[in-house]
Formats: sequence, structure tokens, C-alpha cells
Amino acid sequence: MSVRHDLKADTPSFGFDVQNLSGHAASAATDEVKLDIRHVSFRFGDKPALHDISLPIHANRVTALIGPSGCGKSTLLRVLNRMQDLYEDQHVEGEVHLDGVNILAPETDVLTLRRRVGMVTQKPAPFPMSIYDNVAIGLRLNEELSRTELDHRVEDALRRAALWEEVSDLLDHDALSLSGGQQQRLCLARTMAVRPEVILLDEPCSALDPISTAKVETTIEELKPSSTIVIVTHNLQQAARLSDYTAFLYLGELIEFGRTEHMFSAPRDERTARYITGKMG
Ligand SMILES: Nc1ncnc2c1ncn2[C@@H]1O[C@H](COP(=O)(O)OP(=O)(O)OP(=O)(O)O)[C@@H](O)[C@H]1O
Repeated sequence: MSVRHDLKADTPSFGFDVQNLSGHAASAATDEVKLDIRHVSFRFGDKPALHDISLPIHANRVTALIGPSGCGKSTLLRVLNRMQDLYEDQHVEGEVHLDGVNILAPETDVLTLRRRVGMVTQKPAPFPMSIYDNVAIGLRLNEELSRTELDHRVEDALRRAALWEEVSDLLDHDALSLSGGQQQRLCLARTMAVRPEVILLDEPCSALDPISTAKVETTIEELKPSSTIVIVTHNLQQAARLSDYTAFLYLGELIEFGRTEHMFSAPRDERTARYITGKMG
């Protein structure tokens, strides 16, 4: 199915001010494409989950994937660092070009890919080791750092994930002793520590209180000059606040993609309008 560009919808009411969206780049025309998703379809066994999805992910911008539960947001995100390789019954078709090279090609080195494209999954899964080691592990594998440099990078990642103040005296404690929200921020710190070119975030604030959410959103803004970010969120205000581009998925199809301020102020497809005004859930 093709993405709708033609339908004129009445400007809907969102309960927040779409005129005051911040952090958006001036012109889409100048935005370089980091990841080019081309005709991607996906199935779990015989069950289709994504149908012929094509969209660009622009470099140094935040792209939000939104849509009702089960529409395929997490599945699309997982394709971008080939998580499906871990499961025999998960099948993908199409191409995803990272800086012009198809990462779904069989010859792709998946470990290298996952260093370049880091992911924070929906359910936090810290490693059964200390808080410090959870953040340091990727750095130790990928870079030769002195102990002082390592300490600095671990602290920096924990600060950016809004966790440092809670764990600075507990760095040698078991990561699994942290609360769900703390584990979520630890996994964010672990991914950010290695400074991937692309960061995939699957509902990174779902277990966070408003203050931690605000700090994580500030961090995402700060990451933009060095990283390209794709975020799955059910929080439409967060999508509107944070993202430069938004993709609306419905029943495994891409219904609409465009600049966030355009999509939230003048959605082209009636289904997008219904979703973002809370009439479809
Ligand atoms: N491991 C799996 N095996 C079979 N079907 C799956 C599996 N994971 C997801 N699905 C199905 O694929 C479809 C897309 O799921 P996905 O998790 O990508 O949706 P989502 O939009 O991220 O949902 P949510 O917002 O609830 O997290 C759904 O119909 C879901 O039931």
C-alpha cells in the first residue's frame, strides 16, 4: 500500500500546542539520509507483521515511530539492527541501507552493525554483573581505554541516562538489584556509552517518572549532533516534543511519514488524524 499524501484532514485538536514544538531542523531538503528502509516486509512464521515499508531515517535527527499497539513499531526497529537473526522463524524481505550499504545482505558483519546501530529494548535486560560493568562492557570490548578514561566514560553515560546521582555510590552493586526504571536507564547508559552512530530506543521512558523522562529527553536532544535516533513511543506529546520526523504505522503498514510538525498539525491521512487525536487507540 502506498503512503497517503493527498487527503486533506481538518486540523485536529491535540491538547497541546503544536506551534511550540522545539528542536526541529529548518529544512528536510538538507537532511542527509542515514538509513534508507526500502520495501521491508516481515513475518513471524506465517504471520505477517510488516508490509512493504519504505521510509528514510535522516542523519542527526530524531524519528518517532508511532501507532496503536501491535502495529509493528518494535518489529521495524528490531530489523534495523537485525535482531531477527537470533530467531529461526522470523523472516524479513527488502533492503535497509546504512550509509548506502544494504545491512540486510547476508555478508553483513552483524557484530559490526550492532556497534554502529545500538538498541535499547522495550524490556530492560541488564547483564547479571555490576552496574559499572554493565556500562563498561562494551567500552572494554571496543576501545582501549585507561582506567581513568573508562571511569569517565561510565560516569558520563550514567549522567546522560539520568542515573548517576542514584547509583554513584553503588557502582559495584548487582545491576539486577535496581528498580525497573533504573534498569531501563542503565540499559540506555550501556548503549550510549559506546557512542553508536544510530541509536534505536523502544519506549525508553515507559517506566520513568516525569523528572527522569525530562532528563532522558534532554539527553536525546543532546545526542543529535553525533547520532541518529529512532524512537518508538506511545506518548504522542513526547513524539511531538522530541522528534523531527514521525512515521505512523497501522496494522503493519506505513500510513504516513513526514515532518513531525506537519503530521501533528495537518495529518494527510484520516487514520493518522484519528490516532493523534485519541479517537483510535
Ligand atoms: N515473537 C513474536 N511471535 C509472533 N508474533 C509476534 C512476535 N512479536 C510480535 N508479534 C506480532 O507482530 C505484530 C507487531 O508487533 P510489535 O511488537 O512490532 O508491535 P508494536 O507496534 O511495537 O506494539 P506495542 O506498541 O504493543 O509494543 C503484532 O501483531 C504482534 O502480536
